[in-house]
Amino acid sequence: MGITLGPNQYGKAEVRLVTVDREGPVHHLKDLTVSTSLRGQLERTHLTGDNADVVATDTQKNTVYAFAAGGVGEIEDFALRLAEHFTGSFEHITGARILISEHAWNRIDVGGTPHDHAFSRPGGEERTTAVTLQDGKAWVVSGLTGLTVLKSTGSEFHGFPRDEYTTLAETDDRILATAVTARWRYSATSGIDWTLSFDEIRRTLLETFATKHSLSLQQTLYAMGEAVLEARPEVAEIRLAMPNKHHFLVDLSPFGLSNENEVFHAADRPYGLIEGTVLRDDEPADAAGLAWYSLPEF
Ligand SMILES: O=c1[nH]c(=O)c2[nH]c(=O)[nH]c2[nH]1
Repeated sequence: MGITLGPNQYGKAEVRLVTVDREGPVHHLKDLTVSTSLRGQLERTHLTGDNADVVATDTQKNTVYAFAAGGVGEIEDFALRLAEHFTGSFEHITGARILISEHAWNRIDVGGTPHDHAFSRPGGEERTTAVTLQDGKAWVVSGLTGLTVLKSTGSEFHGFPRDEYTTLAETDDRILATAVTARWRYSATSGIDWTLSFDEIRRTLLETFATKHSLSLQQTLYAMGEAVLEARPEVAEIRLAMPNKHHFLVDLSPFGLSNENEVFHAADRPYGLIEGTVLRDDEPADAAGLAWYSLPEF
């Protein structure tokens, strides 16, 4: 009975690539998930562990980032460039399959004008409410989840303490991205146009994220909550949970390329998780927390 190696391919799956075209004040984003698979004469590694024909998947990932340095263009062209590179550069690699999905971003509208460098991701968002009625008292806590936003400049993070475990570089220009979960407690349960209130709170959250120059996600969180309380008297309290969806600058210097805040690795996890409440100090607090008890996120 003979045993033989059948069809096979290998590569790096789901390379998360974000590029920012910052040539002018109006930034253009590309947000891609790229998977590479190479095919060819790969018997040696499978049968004996001799890797002389194996273009490391790490090299494939680096190639994706390096090729993005000059701009990605259309995903079809980018995929063709990569496929031609792998098959053209390595004798034993005779085929390549490149899969790319492009994730859409829309510009955030600020006062009816599309913002230069603040974006929101369409879809995935939910409007929520949690009504609690107990001992004759009622509370309405409404909110939203999955409001994914990104700004490609206007965000800094520095001045944090450094100890022997600190490696994070200080930055005065980074990508700031998050998926907002917001829950707000209304001060009344009647006489409120719920949809109008929701729409205005959502607009205020988006506009504040876009326009507030950020020194930390915590500062942005507070500014967003404060803006809602300033604009909407019917809201007594707002709680925000905002994951810091890290976008790490890719070091392209090993490939002789510079990276002027243009090519990023969009990390999945771990992520920072910033949570906070913004309150009115003259509003009777929901001291027992009955309105909030066992809500997701808080
Ligand atoms: O806005 C931020 N807040 C943090 O607390 C933090 N921590 C970190 O590593 N990066 C950031 N960014």
